[in-house]
Amino acid sequence: MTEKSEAVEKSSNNTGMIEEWLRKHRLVYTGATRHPFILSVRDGSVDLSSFKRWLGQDYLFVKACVPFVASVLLKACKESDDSSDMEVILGGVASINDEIAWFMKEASKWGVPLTSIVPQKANLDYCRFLESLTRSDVEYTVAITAFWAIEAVYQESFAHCLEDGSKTPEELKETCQRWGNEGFSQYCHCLRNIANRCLQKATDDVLSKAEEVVLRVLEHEVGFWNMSRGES
Ligand SMILES: Cc1ncc(CN)c(N)n1
Repeated sequence: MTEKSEAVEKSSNNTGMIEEWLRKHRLVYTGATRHPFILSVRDGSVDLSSFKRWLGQDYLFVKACVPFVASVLLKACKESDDSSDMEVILGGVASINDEIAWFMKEASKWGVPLTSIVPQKANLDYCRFLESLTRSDVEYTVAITAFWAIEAVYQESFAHCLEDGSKTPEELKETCQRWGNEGFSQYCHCLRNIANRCLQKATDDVLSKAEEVVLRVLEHEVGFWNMSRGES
């Protein structure tokens, strides 16, 4: 049995490759979505200088996401066999646009001067990785899977800070709502469905590239949280 048919067989019963990989790489995924930075927001012990560092760096990151998301949209136009993908990805463009506006508003609230922020290494590394995914030889399946992983880490992380029992400080709840709300969760679900559909039809070669890309995204997300805590 090939790697692909084995995976497709395992992922019957309404689950896809993404669920299969989440099981296989559970520890790595948990490392990204339950990072000490997020746990410190959730238990209220977060250091505000870390939070402000994260805010400024993420503003730069989100701006760097724009060409990446545009490239996913372009690949969908050229390669997708389902026209509804476009709507979901356009929703992603709108979401990135809202994020940029939100970061500007939030930075002024917290006194973070956005014009003088210097991107740190982990941020530059992540942005460089995103840029590599914009190349035309990167398949739509690989790019949309990466896009799902990037958005899902924030959704799962911040939703955790809003669950029952969390002690997230009142002034940080709006931040958690940005990515932890039901609408963002639905949007991530749509991205996951698109990725699963594409992965189901992918060759073994594309499947292994997409799996590798998910792992790289998770690593970069951990690096980003570490940087926010001043650990890099
Ligand atoms: C590092 C990072 N990853 C994901 C997201 C959610 N768009 C974000 N704003 N920043």
